[in-house]
Amino acid sequence: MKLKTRVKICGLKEAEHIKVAAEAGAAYVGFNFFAKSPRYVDFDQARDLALETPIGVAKVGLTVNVDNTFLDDLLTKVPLDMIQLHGHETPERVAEVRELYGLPVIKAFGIATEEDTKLIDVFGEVADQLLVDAKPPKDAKMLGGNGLTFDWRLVKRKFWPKPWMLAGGLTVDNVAEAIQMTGAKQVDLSSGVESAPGVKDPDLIRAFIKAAQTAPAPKLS
Ligand SMILES: O=C(O)c1ccccc1N[C@@H]1O[C@H](COP(=O)(O)O)[C@@H](O)[C@H]1O
Repeated sequence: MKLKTRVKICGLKEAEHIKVAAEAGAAYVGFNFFAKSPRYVDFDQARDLALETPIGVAKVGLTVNVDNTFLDDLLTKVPLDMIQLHGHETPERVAEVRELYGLPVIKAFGIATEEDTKLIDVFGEVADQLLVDAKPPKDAKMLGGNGLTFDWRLVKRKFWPKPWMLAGGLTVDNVAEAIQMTGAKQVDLSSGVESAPGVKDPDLIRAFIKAAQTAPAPKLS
């Protein structure tokens, strides 16, 4: 039996959209704590959203290059299940965050070339999960959430030391092809289920989760 693809809907700001995502079968919801993002939520908003999240859906906090003071405050105020590090955090920093806070860490990194895929092994030693995203352009204001895809052939047939998620420009129209090409069992997105930056669309959330969960089995030859 083919297991359903696990979907993470990131950058949620409305309780209603969490309900939609959970009912449609999302495995994870993400709250974005990067202040320059249109998906940013403060700790009070995130706490309310976390308390509205059904049991069984993992609550992920997305952070970018934050220090321990920030994480101390965040994790005191918001009941999260996992931390997503989506900046230039080193392997040592990933290990430190795991150790200090006792929560599973998803380490995100951008991929544009074969060379970049070496990070799979580097972070695979220290993170609980890996998240592969498109490498942002040099002038990008954000290290993710840019709606950009990358060459999925780069992650086809890789050995994955830890569970991983495919991200970067996924939409209802391309997610089945992405899964077929890469064999991803988990997918993550933010902008692909929005009607405008930071504005989630419930119909797109439902349609994306359905498309991911009904994607044909991977063709990895
Ligand atoms: O979504 C954001 O605003 C964001 C900001 C800073 C770092 C990461 C961000 N989002 C993450 O980026 C990937 C891909 O997003 P998209 O689907 O291409 O929009 C995803 O992991 C988001 O969680």
